[in-house]
Amino acid sequence: MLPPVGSYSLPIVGETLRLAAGPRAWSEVKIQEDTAAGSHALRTNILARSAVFLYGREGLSAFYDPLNVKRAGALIGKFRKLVLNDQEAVPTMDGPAHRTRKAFLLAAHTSEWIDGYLKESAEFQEKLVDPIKEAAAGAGALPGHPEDVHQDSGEAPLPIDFPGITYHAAIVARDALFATYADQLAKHRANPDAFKYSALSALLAKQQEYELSDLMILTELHHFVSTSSGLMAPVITAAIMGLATNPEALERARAEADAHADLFPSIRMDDIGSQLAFLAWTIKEASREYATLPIQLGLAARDFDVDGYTVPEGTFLVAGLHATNMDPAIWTAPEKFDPSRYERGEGLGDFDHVSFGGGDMAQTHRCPGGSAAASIITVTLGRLLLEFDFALEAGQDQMPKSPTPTNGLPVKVTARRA
Ligand code: HEM
Repeated sequence: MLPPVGSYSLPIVGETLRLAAGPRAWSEVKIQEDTAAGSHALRTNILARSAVFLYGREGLSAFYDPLNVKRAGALIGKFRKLVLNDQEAVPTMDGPAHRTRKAFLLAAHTSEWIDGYLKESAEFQEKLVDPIKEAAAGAGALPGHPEDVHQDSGEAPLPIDFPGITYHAAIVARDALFATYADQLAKHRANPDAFKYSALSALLAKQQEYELSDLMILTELHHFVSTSSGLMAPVITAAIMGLATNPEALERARAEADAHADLFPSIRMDDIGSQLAFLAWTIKEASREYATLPIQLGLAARDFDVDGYTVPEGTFLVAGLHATNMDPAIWTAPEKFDPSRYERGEGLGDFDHVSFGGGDMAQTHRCPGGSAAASIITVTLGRLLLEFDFALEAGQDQMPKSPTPTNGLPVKVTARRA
């Protein structure tokens, strides 16, 4: 339940921020520290300022109006440096520059490319089955997330690139990744046919038309790589946790995967909608309940009204994606993991299920990788269900709030066949 007055607890990568909310959904908030342990880049940055917290259908439709809200200047320094290589990239752009770059991304991610990518993912998944079987036989549970960097109490709260701290290690890793991308770029140019469906080939296919430099292409690729590892993996683990808490849904998801087992090696995006609807709803539900990107930040580009209240130009804004995903005004029993809610037609509005952002994809910052991501994750989940059984660990009565708990998923994994 989101209290109209009081505080709203926001789960962020395993910890909790408390938003002390005022009498209205839009009301001015200060974000307060809820846990003593560790420093957190986001918390540090938000703590310094007061913000207007916008959530729910009204709040988010105001936030996603590009005339109301701009992104330039609102993002935290670490995100800019690590995920965007300190370059101009689509999440930080506004106005016509944003629309052109967005059009480039949407043009690059064709359904033909997604189908090709799915096929290559299927081959990759095939190779993963045996190592997971071995891990499951040995440990009985999926390996956990590596030590959460945010809980590293030695980390400097500000983005200072100083040897020995986590942030420095991340910068070194980013640079190593860019060196790999540059190498890949040369290989793609030398032999394009060998990389027909890679993410880089999708971007390169549209490079000339949109007149983008190699650095811009590699920056967008880097964002893709970061979102793939940082956002897609937790949605899969969240789906596993959700299914482990709802045996009926688990049974239905498994039956669907079994019934269409022959599709998996060369599945196409269209097959997912027509044949794997329940698995797709499971993924949608996992990304609703365990929002991997629970908030977005912005700055009011002009004075605008929400619910009769004027948000003044320049106000720092926090959009509550997770709060909207859990808003009882939109969802029945929002705390329940229930994939069949979509079968009943729940949450179909543009600002209802906002794990990928809201509004018109071409005009707003709504995620252009949503269909690709959801398709890849749906197929991965189906493939896992064909091979493995998932059950809550004995004695586990409450699921963790984070889909990447530091001590691993409290889920027992067993192979369905040798
Ligand atoms: C489960 C996986 C993913 C989730 C939950 C996710 C979620 C999001 C969210 C919430 C936004 C921001 C919306 C906003 O700024 O208000 C976003 C933006 C974006 N995402 Fe994703 N995303 C995922 C996967 C991907 C993938 C695989 C790609 C690459 C193909 C991608 C590319 C982008 C880009 C380029 C933007 C910026 C769009 C813009 O600013 O206009 N995302 N994503």
